[in-house]
Amino acid sequence: MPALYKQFNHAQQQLNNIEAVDYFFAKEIQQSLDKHNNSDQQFFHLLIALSESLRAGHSCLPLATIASTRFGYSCDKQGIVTHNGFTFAEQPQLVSLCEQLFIKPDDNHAIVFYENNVYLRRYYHFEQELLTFISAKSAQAKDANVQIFEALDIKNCLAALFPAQLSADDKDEIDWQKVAVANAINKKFSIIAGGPGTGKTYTVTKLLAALVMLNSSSSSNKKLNGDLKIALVAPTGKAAQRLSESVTNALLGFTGQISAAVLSKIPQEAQTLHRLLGVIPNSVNFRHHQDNLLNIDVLLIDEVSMVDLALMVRVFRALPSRCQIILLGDADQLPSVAAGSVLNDLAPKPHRGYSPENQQYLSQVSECSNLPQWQKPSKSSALTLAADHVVFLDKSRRFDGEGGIGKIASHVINGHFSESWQLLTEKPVIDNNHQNVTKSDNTLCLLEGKASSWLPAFVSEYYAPIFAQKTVSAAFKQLQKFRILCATRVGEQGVESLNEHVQNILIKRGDINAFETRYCGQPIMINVNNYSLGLYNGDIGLLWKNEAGHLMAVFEQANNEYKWVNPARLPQHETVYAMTIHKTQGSEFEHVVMVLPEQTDNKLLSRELMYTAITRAKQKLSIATLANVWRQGVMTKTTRYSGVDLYKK
Ligand SMILES: Nc1ncnc2c1ncn2[C@@H]1O[C@H](COP(=O)(O)OP(=O)(O)OP(=O)(O)O)[C@@H](O)[C@H]1O
Repeated sequence: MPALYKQFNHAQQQLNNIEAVDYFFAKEIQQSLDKHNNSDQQFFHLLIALSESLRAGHSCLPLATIASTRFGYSCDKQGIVTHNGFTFAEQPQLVSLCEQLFIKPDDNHAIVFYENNVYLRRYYHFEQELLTFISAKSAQAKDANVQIFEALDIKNCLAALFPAQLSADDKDEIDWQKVAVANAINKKFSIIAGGPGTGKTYTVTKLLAALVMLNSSSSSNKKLNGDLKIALVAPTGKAAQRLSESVTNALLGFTGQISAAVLSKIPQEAQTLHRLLGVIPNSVNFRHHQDNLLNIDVLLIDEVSMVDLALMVRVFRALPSRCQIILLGDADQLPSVAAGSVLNDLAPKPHRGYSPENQQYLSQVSECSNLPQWQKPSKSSALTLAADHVVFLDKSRRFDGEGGIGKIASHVINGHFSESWQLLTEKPVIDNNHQNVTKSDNTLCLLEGKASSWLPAFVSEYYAPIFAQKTVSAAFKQLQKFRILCATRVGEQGVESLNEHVQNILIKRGDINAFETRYCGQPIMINVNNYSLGLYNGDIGLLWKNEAGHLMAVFEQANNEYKWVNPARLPQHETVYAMTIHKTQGSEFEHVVMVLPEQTDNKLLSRELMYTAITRAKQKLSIATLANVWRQGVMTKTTRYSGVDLYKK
């Protein structure tokens, strides 16, 4: 141990913002590797940096990101140094130190050094399992014995599901939804990625219809015995509920176009990943794993950006080899809360094109020509062929191309500060009659000034009517119309302060009583998983009176059913007029108010955070922010380090 850091407070004096957990992690690991005589200061600081990066959601620490950097250095506003920090050696020195001290992948130590990345062993293994799985699936796609259906059957099926475009304008455009179905249909593993409203659910419902049709078509010699067992899942209860609704809507839309017999075989009810795998109370393990496989033929996982590395590997372990896996998601959204960035890793942008074999297959069955071809076919390997498994959808069907929400989302995620700020601050224009003041786009609005100047109007329009509803279903409908989304929990612009503010306005209006901590119509959010009650972190409910007049906590379930729970039994929860953007993934509201902090040095602020909040809004988006904070957010890109680099291998 360096004399400097005999105790945590010594480290605090030297390193800005060091957390106790990082210091003790480094100390523990260093002691466990003591036989290597690791009193090296570079080594100790590397362990602190590794712990910090795991907490930030990276699955590893690439040496390139810390070599020659000054770690934990800071100075105050006058430029006086407050923390000297620690300077890491140059990369070649760090590499040779790690090679000497750190442990090869097949040793049994807590830390692994592999391909210039430092890992905690469990994440190294998760990554390797993920890569092995993808390699095996990519190899399967090339194996004629594993290929699922005959090309001619697929072509006929696609022709039935995607009737020819009549419009001359569209003739030369690639129908990526059709390509996505064509691509996924003959593979055991595929990804359909795209922003909100690009038709992922619409497309995947056609894909499921195609699978059902092909599986029951008499000419297919690769069909399964009996009906396909299809499972629809999402990472959270809310996302599962939305997936169920979207699939149900898509099926309704296909009535008349696709036979009722086929549509009836597509399930409409989605479940959470945890429920699919079978939670064991008080255990990190699931009932389904490599020795107790799931009995399913097709697994569709929606909102994959929210799934962390460990959970994704656990899902893959529990799948029988016959199972076809389809992942849906938007890689531009915030990555998972726990470590990993699976969707971003497996579907990196831009797409590098398809292998010649896949391109030929896709052109043949989808009749779409000019599909992009893999640029370096000579270097192709099982992993580089992973690009064959990915299709990006980028045409939004929900926001028309000219709409403000779609435009600002695109500017923000692409780091365009001026364009996005201009859209947001666009001044109203006087129309031709010089009478009406209009804005060319009224879906976007900048909220200026303190919350006290704009919040009361929103509370009157959206939250107060909850208390006037006659039924719990009407109250849920009202609640779903609007939400305040904050970047932070604390501070004036945080969730806690805004929730209090809304309640004070409701008290002032006479909608609720100042002395009641629980009241009918109160929206609540669960903050922990409670498996016995079937309530999960992020689930949103309402307090409402049952027929006997008792106040209960009510949660929406599938098929318009409700779960009624005695409030005394509720796990940890909070009032939810305002919620963090992180917790809102997988949900949508007609009108969203996004509230950003007033300080630019907030570590949470990033374009992915803002994009996630923006894309929760279906019809209207109001934003409370300052220009310098907006600029800081748009210019900050979230990067998750991982060792999965499909195009490098
Ligand atoms: N090719 C199409 N033709 C007509 N309507 C379409 C088409 N594709 C999608 N839509 C419609 O666009 C809307 C959005 O589609 P969908 O819900 O599938 O998008 P999504 O990408 O799953 O959205 P989200 O990410 O928000 O879940 C739906 O109303 C859907 O019916």
